[in-house]
Amino acid sequence: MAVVSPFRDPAPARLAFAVWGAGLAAYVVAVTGRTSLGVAGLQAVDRFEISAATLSLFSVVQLAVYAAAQIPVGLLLDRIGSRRLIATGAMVLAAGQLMLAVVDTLPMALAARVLVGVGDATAFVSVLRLVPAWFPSRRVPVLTQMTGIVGSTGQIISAVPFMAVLLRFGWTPAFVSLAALGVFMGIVAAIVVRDRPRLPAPAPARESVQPVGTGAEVPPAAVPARREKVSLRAVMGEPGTWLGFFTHFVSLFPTNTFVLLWGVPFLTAGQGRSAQEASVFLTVSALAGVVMGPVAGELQARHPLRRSWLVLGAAAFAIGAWTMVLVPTTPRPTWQLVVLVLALTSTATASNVGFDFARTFVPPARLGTATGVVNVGGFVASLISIYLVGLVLDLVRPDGHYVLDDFRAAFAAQGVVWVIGLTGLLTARHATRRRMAEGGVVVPPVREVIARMRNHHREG
Ligand SMILES: N[C@@H](Cc1c[nH]cn1)C(=O)NCC(=O)O
Repeated sequence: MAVVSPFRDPAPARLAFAVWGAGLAAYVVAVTGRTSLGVAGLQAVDRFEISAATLSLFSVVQLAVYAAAQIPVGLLLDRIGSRRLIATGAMVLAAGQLMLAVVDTLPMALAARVLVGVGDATAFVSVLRLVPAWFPSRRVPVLTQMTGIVGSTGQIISAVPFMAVLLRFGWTPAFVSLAALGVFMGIVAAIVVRDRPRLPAPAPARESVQPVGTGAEVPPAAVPARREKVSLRAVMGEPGTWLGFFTHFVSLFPTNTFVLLWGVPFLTAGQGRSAQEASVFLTVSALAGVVMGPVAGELQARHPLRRSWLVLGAAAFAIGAWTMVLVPTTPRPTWQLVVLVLALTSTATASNVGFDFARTFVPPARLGTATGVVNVGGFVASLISIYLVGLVLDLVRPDGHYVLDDFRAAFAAQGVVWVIGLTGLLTARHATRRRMAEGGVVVPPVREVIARMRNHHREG
């Protein structure tokens, strides 16, 4: 039997990056589609003769469709693999954009947006599935972080070139271009993406998972060659799935609530900043992600038994930053708002740790489904949080002319989501550690680790 060194990467790196890159490009186009209506808001209000409040219905429908599609998409991913799902999803997304390009009634536009949401829902989880299949596990945390960060650049495509086409040529050509981009990326994905390397790799035992603890290089062998029907019950019965779910839940909503809907109104109407200044704050946040993502990925790879610290640390940072900004009754200085957006970037970064939990606690045959379940967490929490902030704003200022005090009350409502998320996270962490202990992996208490480090320092 051929022996494959655990320190050798059997998949040619160039091919691995080409496969990941093609999938990633499709995800970037999905994020462009997701954010395109946000930048075309004013034109949408004119075209469909709707109010700004009805416009926000598009965001809610889209988030809800995305979240609802995650589990079916995850099950499908385990059945048909990343290549077919990315290609099909890109075509569905393109069909939605084409429909949006030509319709002029609200119900048809919402139906088009449902298609965009379904297509979008396939991209991220499918690309994430390629990472452990093509790369050694030591590299997976950083590449998972990079997938999220590079995908976010789709927002820049909708804010700059898409916006330029919209302003120069109008609604239909702008959305037809997005549809064409979707078709193109679907074809590229079908040609370039492969679900797993063809090179020989030791077949993993059916129940084996990517290793936790050593950080050692292992050959990419995480996609079983034979696909079986995956039981959702088996995925849900794994405490590691819930650890991932609540990690994503508690970490993604602070960023989404701010970036997708309420951040710009808060910075302009609440903090008295101009729209240009608000977009600078959002750009600072996007750029900070480029630094935080790889650093977090490296820490995850080096200290796999301490990944929940990253999540709890980011949550503490965000809660602290919001407290600093919301307790005073006056607009905050620039440095405090910068600290706030950096804290929100740190939670978006921490949300990807949820996928790493799924990878290391759920067997490869069920990883697509588990990734879908984890992804539901962040989007359900985002829906709850976006709704709660809007609800409080409506209660305290029904006329819609919001001032700082209204935002102080509204953003404080996020506390409810934090309590639910942190309780779920700590409960799931406890259950996961118990399961690990049954398998012989004991996570030493922090006290013990500090004492050991002190002794080591003294002896050294
Ligand atoms: N965790 C995010 C991706 C992200 C954003 N910033 C850093 N990473 C996520 O789960 N995204 C899902 C999606 O479909 O975009």
